[in-house]
Amino acid sequence: MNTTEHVVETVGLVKRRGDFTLGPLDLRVPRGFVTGMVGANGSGKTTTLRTLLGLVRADAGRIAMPPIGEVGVVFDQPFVLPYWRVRDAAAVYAASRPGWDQDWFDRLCRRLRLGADERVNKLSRGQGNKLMIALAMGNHPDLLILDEPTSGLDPAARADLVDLLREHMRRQDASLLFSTHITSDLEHFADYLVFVDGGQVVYSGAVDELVEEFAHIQGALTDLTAENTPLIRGLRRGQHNFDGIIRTADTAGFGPGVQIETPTIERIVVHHMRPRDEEP
Ligand SMILES: Nc1ncnc2c1ncn2[C@@H]1O[C@H](COP(=O)(O)OP(=O)(O)OP(=O)(O)O)[C@@H](O)[C@H]1O
Repeated sequence: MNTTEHVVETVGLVKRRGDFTLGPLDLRVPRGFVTGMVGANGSGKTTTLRTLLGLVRADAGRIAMPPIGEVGVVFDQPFVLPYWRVRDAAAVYAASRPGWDQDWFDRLCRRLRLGADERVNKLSRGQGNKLMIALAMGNHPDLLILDEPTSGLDPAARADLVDLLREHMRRQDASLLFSTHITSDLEHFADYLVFVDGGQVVYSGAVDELVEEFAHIQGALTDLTAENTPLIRGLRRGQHNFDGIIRTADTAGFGPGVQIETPTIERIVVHHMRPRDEEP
């Protein structure tokens, strides 16, 4: 059993891609937990994951990760050939991944209703995603890294996938790092969240703490003052009302007329990413 607290740790990680610069990133992914990475399109999620895995070379910084054989990876392009059957894909993975557990993989396939003889190019997108994740899980890797595993899946397929990932997490010390645009995937599933914006980590911490740290605020425009308006992130003004996100610690800056509630992760992320409304 590995006793280090973090399964992935970077110090001063930098990757430049054209005009875009990722980092410097000091990223820590807790061992034994589910960490979700969110951020707007182009914020640097895929670049982070690819750089961690050495698929693109970092320009600066240090990365501590499990050995590559202990990392299961799924990106949006499948690493299988279209004419393979499910069993051929499994044979190729089995040959290249130490610790391959064929019984476990067969069990996963049964749960996912994937037949060993099915051709990979005949699978639907959802089934294809599930196959890739089952393959990535087939040797019980210490760490699974998944880039947008649920994108393009219907709610039932997403729920199946989340079940599958929970199964993986039952193993002691198993860790999961995944990126997503579907913030509802984070609620009740992710333990930690990394929020990336413009190539920087703007928040990293426990989901529960994030929800406690911020509050959703709604009120009448007349509740806004020159002092309290700058405290609101992602302020949206309607004709009479406003809403946005504030730090819980800033609640006292608002009068009794406003409504303050525990936010969903979705709300925090959406408001955080939304540019401030112009003054009317
Ligand atoms: N091969 C490349 N060459 C040059 N620039 C690139 C390359 N790949 C990505 N970029 C740039 O790096 C930035 C970050 O892209 P990245 O794919 O990491 O974002 P992302 O957060 O994963 O976005 P999305 O949510 O849309 O998948 C973007 O501005 C993109 O244009």
